[in-house]
Amino acid sequence: MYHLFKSIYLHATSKEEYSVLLLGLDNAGKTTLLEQIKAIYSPDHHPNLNTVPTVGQNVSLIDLPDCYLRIWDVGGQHSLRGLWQSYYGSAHAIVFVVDSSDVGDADIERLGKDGGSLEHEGRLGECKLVLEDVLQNEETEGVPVLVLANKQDREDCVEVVRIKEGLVRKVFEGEKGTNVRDSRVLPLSALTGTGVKEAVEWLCSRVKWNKEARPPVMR
Ligand SMILES: Nc1nc2c(ncn2[C@@H]2O[C@H](COP(=O)(O)OP(=O)(O)OP(=O)(O)O)[C@@H](O)[C@H]2O)c(=O)[nH]1
Ligand SMILES: [Mg+2]
Repeated sequence: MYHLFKSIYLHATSKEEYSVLLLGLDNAGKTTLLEQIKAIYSPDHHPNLNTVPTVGQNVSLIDLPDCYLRIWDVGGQHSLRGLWQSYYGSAHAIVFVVDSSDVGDADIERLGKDGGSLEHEGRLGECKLVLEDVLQNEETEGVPVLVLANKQDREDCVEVVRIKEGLVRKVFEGEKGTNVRDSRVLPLSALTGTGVKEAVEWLCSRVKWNKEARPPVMR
């Protein structure tokens, strides 16, 4: 009887836990985003917005009403990207953060054309290659991907629709983005916090929707 009550109690009090992996080039805003998520969902957390480049990882457990999100923030510097794949197998969702003020006009097809100097294209080419590489890895197959067009507070940023049509759609529909998957592109300012809740809400709904393919951990 004790064991029966104990298992009923544990079932009633435990929640599903999903892992979310934050990826993107260095300086995209991943750590700033994690700080804002912690500030919104853990009211006693004061966000540290004076971030330094991440070497290694930051991890936080976010307690939401109906599930936990364990969020992994890893370094985006070139030399650290080789470590990302060790997180893929346990990720229930991937967030790819793009610096919208550093992708030129965000149109892949114009990369290098119109005399487009590298200066004007920002890091668009690098962003494309890195996103393709993430999508192509077999361990990310079927995992929901949220692309966040960050730094929307900056005057020199590219609108979310340009990032969606000019970069994300072309990568997802290109030959290297073959796997059909749940994806979305949303605007964000990690610095001001605008768009953070919408991003977390999308993640929650999609990890649950995909839970037969990637079951949560009970906690
Ligand atoms: N204006 C503006 N600046 C931002 C925003 N998000 C991040 N930044 C700035 O961009 C810089 C890099 O932010 P981080 O969060 O450290 O970037 P990261 O993606 O974690 O970088 P790595 O750890 O090197 O991979 C910092 O100076 C942030 O203040 C934003 O939404 N708007
Ligand atoms: Mg960081």
